[in-house]
Amino acid sequence: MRVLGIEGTAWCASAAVFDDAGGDVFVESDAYEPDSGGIHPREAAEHMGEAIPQVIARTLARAREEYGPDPIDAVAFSRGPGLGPCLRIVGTAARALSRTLEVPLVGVNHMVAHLEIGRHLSGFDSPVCLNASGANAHLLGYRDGRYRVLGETMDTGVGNALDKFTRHVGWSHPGGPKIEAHAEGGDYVELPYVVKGMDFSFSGIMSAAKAAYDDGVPVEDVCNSLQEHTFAMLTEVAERALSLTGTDELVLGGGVGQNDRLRGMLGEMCAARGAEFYAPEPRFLRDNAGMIAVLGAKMAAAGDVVAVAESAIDPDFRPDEVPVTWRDDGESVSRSVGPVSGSTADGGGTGDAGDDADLRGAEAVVEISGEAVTKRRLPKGYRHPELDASLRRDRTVTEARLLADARKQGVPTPLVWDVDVTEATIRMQRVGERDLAAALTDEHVRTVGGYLARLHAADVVHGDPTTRNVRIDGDRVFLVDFGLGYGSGHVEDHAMDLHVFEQSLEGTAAEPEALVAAFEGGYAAVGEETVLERLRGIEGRGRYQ
Ligand SMILES: C[C@@H](O)[C@H](NC(=O)OP(=O)(O)OC[C@H]1O[C@@H](n2cnc3c(N)ncnc32)[C@H](O)[C@@H]1O)C(=O)O
Ligand SMILES: [Fe+2]
Repeated sequence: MRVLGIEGTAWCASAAVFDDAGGDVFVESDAYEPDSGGIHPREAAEHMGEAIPQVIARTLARAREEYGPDPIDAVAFSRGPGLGPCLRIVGTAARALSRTLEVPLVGVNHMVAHLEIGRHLSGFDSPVCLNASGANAHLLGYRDGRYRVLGETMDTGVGNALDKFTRHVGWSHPGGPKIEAHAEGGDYVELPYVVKGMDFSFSGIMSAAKAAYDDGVPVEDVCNSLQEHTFAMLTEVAERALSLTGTDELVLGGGVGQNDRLRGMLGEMCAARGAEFYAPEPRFLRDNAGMIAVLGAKMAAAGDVVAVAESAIDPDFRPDEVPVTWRDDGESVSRSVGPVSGSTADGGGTGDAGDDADLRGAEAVVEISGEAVTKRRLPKGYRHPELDASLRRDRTVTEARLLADARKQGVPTPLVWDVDVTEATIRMQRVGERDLAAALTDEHVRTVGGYLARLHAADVVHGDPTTRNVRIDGDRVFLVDFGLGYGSGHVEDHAMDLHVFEQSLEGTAAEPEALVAAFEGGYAAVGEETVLERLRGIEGRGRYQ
């Protein structure tokens, strides 16, 4: 089958033909380049209106040359996400073309296309995908008929964040390549680093970068440090996703994936854990219609076509809304992970009851020996040495402090016996006989609810309250693994703790309803009603449905 794909979500007007028999794909693109500043939606749409008919005409002409007078079996187009005015032009062109050629129409999600092109070219079965593009940044993993968002940016996409800095400096769009060029030879300066579970945020780092530049820090240093921080964040969450899903394949997608430093970090992280890493060549990373044609062909082969009357564009189209018709369920990544952030970032916490053991997670190695547990945060070769040292040091100190703070609030935690800050090591008491996952009762989860409420009342967020990070000893309940914890009095952060716990109940118990009710009852008895209300709001947001 041969599919003509059309892309035009924002800056790139592009058409391509993919022949699934031979595997050939050729692409014609015409980029919008603003004279100054960022993307202006009206100008981008004007460019799209002029360029789309031309790239389609060139592509069709070439297809006729190569394959004869009737070369196309289906037309696929980017339905979203993207800029509404651009998407409408592409949608109209695609509908007209499918009518003229009398072939079916396929509506493609642009983010899923960024992912599938890497899976297609790598030949990997069921990779985790890091999408690092302009307006988005997420980690996706296939499970039970959908791409699940395992983690994502809490504010802007990674490329847009970089572009905001370059706009501030007066450089034109796209900013990413200019940052990469200037980063060379720059020195490291400290900037904010924000990772919560498998979610991350770029807003603080961007404000800090602008302020540093305004204060006279050389622009090379700011560019270098922007790369070191944002890409280390993406690499850390990618590693966590690999660890949690048990997957040993990672693919990269999106325009920022063209950056050598990001690719280098991801490659080094994967090599260190024995995972395979694949990044498509740059022309398939940045926006291009080749990826739309390739996914369009898989969808068309599965009969996943759309009637013209139902082919409306969707500027907010999320990847987890797409029913994945072209894969079978047997390819699912681990079921133990829900569409949540968090969940045992350390890869097993203090582990199951039983024999002495070593557990190696994404971040730390945990050694159990008799009554003692030693947890050591490992150096990460992909990170800048200064960033690496400060993260390991700060997290070790935070974890030891929060364990003690929690106990002061009446929440049982392991006693900390020894903290070695330079070695990023904590020696602590071994608690509990088993994980909560192995002892799920209404009473235990009610207790957890009460404990989280006590923590929140003291402005402590656990950050990763899963059934594996709660230990049980008879009637006694202990919270462990505060490595992702932090201080916050924000309702949203408190509600997120509850959400992570409930998702983990749903991932662990066959019939979680009574447990969820008991947990919320325990929380309500001690904590704030507003947090439970916010929890309902979080559940209503796209990614959790
Ligand atoms: C919705 C859709 O329109 C959007 N696509 C998009 O933003 O174009 P994409 O080609 O995936 O990514 C463009 C981004 O990629 C950045 N970029 C390009 N080359 C780069 C480089 N060498 N280093 C860092 N960033 C780079 C640009 O600065 C820009 O922010 C998306 O996928 O989010
Ligand atoms: Fe994109």
